[in-house]
Amino acid sequence: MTNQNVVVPDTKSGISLPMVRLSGSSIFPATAQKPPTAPGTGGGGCISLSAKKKLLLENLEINGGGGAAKINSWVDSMRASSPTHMKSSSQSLSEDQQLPWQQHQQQITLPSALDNFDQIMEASRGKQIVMFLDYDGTLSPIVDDPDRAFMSKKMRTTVRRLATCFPTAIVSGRCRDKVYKFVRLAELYYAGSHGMDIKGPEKGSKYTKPVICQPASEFLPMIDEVFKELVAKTKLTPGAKVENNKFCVSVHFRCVEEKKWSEVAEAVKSVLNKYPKLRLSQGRKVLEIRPTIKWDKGKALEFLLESLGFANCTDVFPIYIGDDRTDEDAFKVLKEREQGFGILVSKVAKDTNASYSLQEPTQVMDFLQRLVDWKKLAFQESRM
Ligand SMILES: O=P(O)(O)OC[C@H]1O[C@H](O[C@H]2O[C@H](CO)[C@@H](O)[C@H](O)[C@H]2O)[C@H](O)[C@@H](O)[C@@H]1O
Repeated sequence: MTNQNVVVPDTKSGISLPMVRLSGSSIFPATAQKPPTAPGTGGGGCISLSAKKKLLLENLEINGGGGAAKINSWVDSMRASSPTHMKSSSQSLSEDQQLPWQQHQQQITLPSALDNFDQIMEASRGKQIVMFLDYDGTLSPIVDDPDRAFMSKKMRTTVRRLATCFPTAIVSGRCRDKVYKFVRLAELYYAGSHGMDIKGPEKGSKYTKPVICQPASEFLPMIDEVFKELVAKTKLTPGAKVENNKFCVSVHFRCVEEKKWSEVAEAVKSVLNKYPKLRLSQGRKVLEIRPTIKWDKGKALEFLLESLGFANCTDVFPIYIGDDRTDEDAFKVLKEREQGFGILVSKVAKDTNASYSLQEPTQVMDFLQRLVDWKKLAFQESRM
């Protein structure tokens, strides 16, 4: 499927909600293809989405109410997107002093993808592995300045080797051109703007096909307008940074003093009120404004699998590695397809649809290198 230009409006959902873990629920270590169901949790060890939404709407009032209460709940949600902050602040408070999301958080860790490498490879036996890699926090460490989130030379070499072994795509919230400037590997697929801007490799290889998909192209002028408005609205908030990601806009608050987070929330909320066709999602110390179309990193993954000819195949094994809430859409798709698995990059436990974890980008690099070595060995053995 090439040269697609699909727009699917979603007027119902306004906002992507932060996740809260119920005390007593747990994430069970998943087998590579099909994680076991946790008793009393509606499958996969997590509470059902509708129950989650209800809980969050009660706790956070994101879609209802207004004024100061609403902004406070936004700020709570911004805190919740910062696990290190969460740990230090909630640990020093007694249970009754904690906010609801602090009380409900549970520290449960997924099995390590490195420790379980052989098990993962066993599950992929006889199938075509396809690699999907998030950028920030996965291939490059998180830094204060988004313009300086460089990946190491060693990581680039590893990703280059990986792409000679398996079809490989970068799936990022950043605009495609920018993420390409960081990665600089022409042989990969790139899905920028949270999957809303997909392009196939410029440099051909046995795994690549030309492909292009921009399902939110009609939103370009609106996003430009919103970018300018947000720059103007946040210019007096020290540390706030607005990034134009072409089909979405990121408002960073990593370098904003916490007491000024409400100013950032106010600015974003006022813009969202004006543009009902845009919605909010959240990443790591960043609020992201994007079109209300039914398209996300999960849809991008499905589109790319289809483009590669694996639409209805049972012998494909996609591996998606990411660190962010927006990567959950892709983890969920893999879980639902019962194909391959998601790997969450995180040092702290999170509510997730991933099956394994890696702690940081250096571990991601080790995992990718092991995949390359495994593939080479398998190739040598097949020739003996
Ligand atoms: O999907 P990704 O590739 O992970 O992109 C998500 C966002 O990543 C960037 O922001 C994050 O990384 C920055 C650099 O380390 C950090 O300063 C920021 O706090 C993080 O949120 C990027 O700048 C955003 O535009 C992406 O949406």
